[in-house]
Amino acid sequence: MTLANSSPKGNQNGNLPNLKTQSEPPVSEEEMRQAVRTLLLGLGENPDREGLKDTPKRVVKALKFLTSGYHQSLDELLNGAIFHEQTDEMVLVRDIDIFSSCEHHILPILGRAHVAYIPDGKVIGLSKVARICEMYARRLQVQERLTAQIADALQGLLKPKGVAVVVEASHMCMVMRGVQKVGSWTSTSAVRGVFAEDAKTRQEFMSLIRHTPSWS
Ligand SMILES: Nc1nc2c(ncn2[C@@H]2O[C@H](COP(=O)(O)OP(=O)(O)OP(=O)(O)O)[C@@H](O)[C@H]2O)c(=O)[nH]1
Ligand SMILES: [Zn+2]
Repeated sequence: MTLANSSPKGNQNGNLPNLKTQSEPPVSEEEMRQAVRTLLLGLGENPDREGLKDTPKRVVKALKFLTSGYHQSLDELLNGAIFHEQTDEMVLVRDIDIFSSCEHHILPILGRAHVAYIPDGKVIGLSKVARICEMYARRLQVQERLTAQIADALQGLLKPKGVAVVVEASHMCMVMRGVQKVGSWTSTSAVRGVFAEDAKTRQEFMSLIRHTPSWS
């Protein structure tokens, strides 16, 4: 199953087509490097000095890595790791590192995700929960959408009794620039199924993840 959008231009939810299926990237690597060079010139720098001469290449490589989630599919990352298991106890994977990029400033969003689900006949390989988080984090994001995409992916893959996701993150666009609130962090949640319907189940999840993030 692939959740990548089939529209060639992507959509307003930050989905892009799976570019693997396209023969030619829309912009060449060289054009991307030239754009970084132009940025450096605009900043008053000399892009030909020793320390910067390879910077356009490095920046393009880094940005491609940080957005490599556009080129992944759930099918590929799952590698078949969904297993039939008769259990209906909560599964929680906590403290999954999140390194994402905010779509407004292309600056880092750094934090943690906590992901729980209550199975209904199927469980997923635990590492795949973290891989799903990574796939959506390595895109240009807003935290709310990242949180919902993780929840919806698990809901779609496992059809569990419920899914709950909390993301706690600090936005460098709010720390290093703009309003400059160094200690601020944002918590977002997405609950599906029994976590949305039953306050007790939701509370159990919340009490399991309650902690002071060490990075705050
Ligand atoms: N809801 C939401 N907002 C975000 C996220 N990441 C960044 N933003 C916000 O996006 C907004 C963009 O506002 P603008 O006024 O267009 O941009 P700006 O002038 O750079 O804003 P300031 O950051 O206030 O200086 C800011 O308030 C950011 O804090 C996110 O993940 N979710
Ligand atoms: Zn931002």
